Amino acid sequence: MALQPVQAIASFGGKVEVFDHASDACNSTMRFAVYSPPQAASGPVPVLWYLSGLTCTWANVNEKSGIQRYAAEHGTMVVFPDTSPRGEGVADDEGYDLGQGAGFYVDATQDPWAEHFQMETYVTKELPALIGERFPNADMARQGITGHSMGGHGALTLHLKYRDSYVSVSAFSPIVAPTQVPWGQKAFTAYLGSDTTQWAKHDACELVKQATTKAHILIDQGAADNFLDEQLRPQLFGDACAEAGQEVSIRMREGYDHSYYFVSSFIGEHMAHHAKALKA
Ligand SMILES: N[C@@H](CCC(=O)N[C@@H](CSC=O)C(=O)NCC(=O)O)C(=O)O
Repeated sequence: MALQPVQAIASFGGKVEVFDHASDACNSTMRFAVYSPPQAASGPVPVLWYLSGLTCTWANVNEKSGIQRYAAEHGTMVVFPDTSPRGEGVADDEGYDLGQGAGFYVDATQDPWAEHFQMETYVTKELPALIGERFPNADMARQGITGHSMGGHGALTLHLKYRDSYVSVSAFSPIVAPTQVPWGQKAFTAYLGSDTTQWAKHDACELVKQATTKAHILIDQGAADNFLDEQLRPQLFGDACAEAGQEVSIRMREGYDHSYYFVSSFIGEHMAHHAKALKA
């Protein structure tokens, strides 16, 4: 299906392009953005997926994090999917943590969500195929994945489930144990139903115990994050990695909160982490 250009914005010698398209997976129109670094004009470049958090679109990280500067420096293309399907006719909830803007990167099996909320298939299959077609210099053999909060959960779980697709992984303040915290329990009950054996397939702590990854997992977490104790609980992932023998760095950052002031402070280090792993 053809991509409809929405916007193109010059940035650090490259450009951010925003597209709409009819998604087969989500059975709706989806919007995403791609940052092409200047190097993409003359040859293949690696591709980093940035998965955003609750309430976000492609725009939050593009406008607030300064990611383009580092993507241009390292010659990394970055893809920014939306966090859910949207629009009239797409199910929603009055809470900010379920429905539109809160897809949790899973394929819903329950009504009324299953008709459109197929974010795992969208992000791991449909959108990569479109990127490979539309951007000939996107080197799809060199992909990494990162994200913030709900998007950090997406990055960790999709890497652990599709480790052949994503060579490198990192996360900012991720939800590491959605089966054990209110955000995840609410979303998984709605999208996946009450059978918690289905939930475990989308929980980074459970997945890493089933199989480790060769990638070095990098996590940054603000120590002054108001969601830290109730929703994020990074030590659960530290413990799961220790039990599994998985290499991980969980860096607690004193004084930092959950916002994009935090993400923008460390985005350069995450871009360097991915560039090192993804270099040709
Ligand atoms: N509105 C909510 C909080 C929503 C929020 O903090 N969203 C974060 C991601 S949280 C986990 O996925 C975010 O990235 N917001 C966008 C931004 O630009 O900051 C509340 O009232 O608590």
